[in-house]
Amino acid sequence: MLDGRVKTLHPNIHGGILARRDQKHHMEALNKYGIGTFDVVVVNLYPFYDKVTSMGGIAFDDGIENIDIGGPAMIRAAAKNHKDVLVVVDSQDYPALLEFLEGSQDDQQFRRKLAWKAFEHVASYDSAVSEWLWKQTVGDKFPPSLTVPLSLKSSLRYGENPHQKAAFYVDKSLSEVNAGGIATAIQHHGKEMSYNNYLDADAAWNCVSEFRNPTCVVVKHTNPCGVASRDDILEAYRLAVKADPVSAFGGIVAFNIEVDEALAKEIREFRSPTDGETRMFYEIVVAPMYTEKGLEILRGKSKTLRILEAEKNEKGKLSLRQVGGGWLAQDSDDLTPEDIQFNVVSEKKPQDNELCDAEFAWLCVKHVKSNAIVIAKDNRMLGMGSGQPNRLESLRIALRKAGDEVKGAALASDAFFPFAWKDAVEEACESGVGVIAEPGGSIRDGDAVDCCNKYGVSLLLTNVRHFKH
Ligand SMILES: NC(=O)c1ncn([C@@H]2O[C@H](COP(=O)(O)O)[C@@H](O)[C@H]2O)c1NC=O
Repeated sequence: MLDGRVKTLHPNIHGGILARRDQKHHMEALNKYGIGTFDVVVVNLYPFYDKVTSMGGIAFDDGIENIDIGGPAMIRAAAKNHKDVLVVVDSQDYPALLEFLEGSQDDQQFRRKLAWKAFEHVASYDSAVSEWLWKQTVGDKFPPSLTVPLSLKSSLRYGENPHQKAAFYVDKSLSEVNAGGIATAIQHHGKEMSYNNYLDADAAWNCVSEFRNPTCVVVKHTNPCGVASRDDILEAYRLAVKADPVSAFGGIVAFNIEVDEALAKEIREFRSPTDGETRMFYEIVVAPMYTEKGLEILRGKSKTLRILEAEKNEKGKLSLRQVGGGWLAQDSDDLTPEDIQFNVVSEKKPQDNELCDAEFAWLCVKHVKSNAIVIAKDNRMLGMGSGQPNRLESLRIALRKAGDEVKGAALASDAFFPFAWKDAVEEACESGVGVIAEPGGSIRDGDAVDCCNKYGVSLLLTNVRHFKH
């Protein structure tokens, strides 16, 4: 009845599923109303998920009609009464079901596992419905409660360290459909991805995806330690490795353009700039695509090299992160240089090329763990300092890595400089940087301006901080 809205929602069905066979009065009630029993319930739910994520979307009323009600009700009833009723929601379980039915032994563990899967399936289904409805109504990013459906992609050999067990789950939320990212990357070759590999590949892919020109990013322990953009991607690759060859060894190399034969050969053959002999070793290469030949050559580099093909991350996503007893949610940091004003507050105005360098350094520093300093020139990173508990230390590390090349380069800081004189700003100026880009906002911003004026350095304030913890 009701155009098919009520088909199975009937005591003849639910009585036959829910009746406890070992309870005399249950069986008497079935007899009284002429209801038979069901031993097996197999349900394919309306494909709500596929419908609402289909190309072109779906009208609200169609979405509503695609919410299965009777199916989940039967699944829940059968799962509750799994002691007497087998419940199957996944066609992959049909062979096991048939084997069980053909056997002579009952197995409560098998029944319980099916019941677990049934409730998990319905919970996942309902989370898609609720996510969809929230978007159709209130729609903001932070609903009063949130259920995130996760699906096991693979168990991992170990976690951050070998004594920690680990697994990787893919987010099945509607918002993740066609949203790109490392979780859905195709692995063409290599050893299985480790826990740390996922973190590093994610960092590398997020960073390289930000650049418009052909770019190579080298990441080690989630920090970009080499970045370069060039029309010639081979040169970009060499320069990115050269920024910090010691760190690049065993790192992740990411490109924002196709890896072809020439690039693959370069990756395979390139010798460490530190000794000119040792072939560079990488854990992962990640790119948006590969030519057949490029893939073949990279496969030949080593058996273990993981080769990932990833799709660009969608912007505007919710970022979730775990702390003890809870999850922090925030917008992903999607700002681009176009969204930022680089306001000149010094007497010296930057040249066009210095402004480009500052934008490049700013884009890099956004992806470096705080406290973060990046020194860059001519579309390449010269040095970076990351993760130090004070900005001065990060600056000193970045300066040391940049060496003599610092002269006339751009320096970007992820947050304001709390002190200028005899501190980070003055040390940066003394080193010979040409331009400094930082958010500003310190009570001593005036000191930073005076200091830059004294040394003839351009100071750009962006008003936007890019902490990365
Ligand atoms: N002993 C070490 O310092 C060390 N051992 C492994 N790594 C790095 O750790 C990452 C891989 O981690 P895993 O072994 O958990 O898959 C790679 O980036 C690898 O280069 C290390 N870190 C290098 O900087």
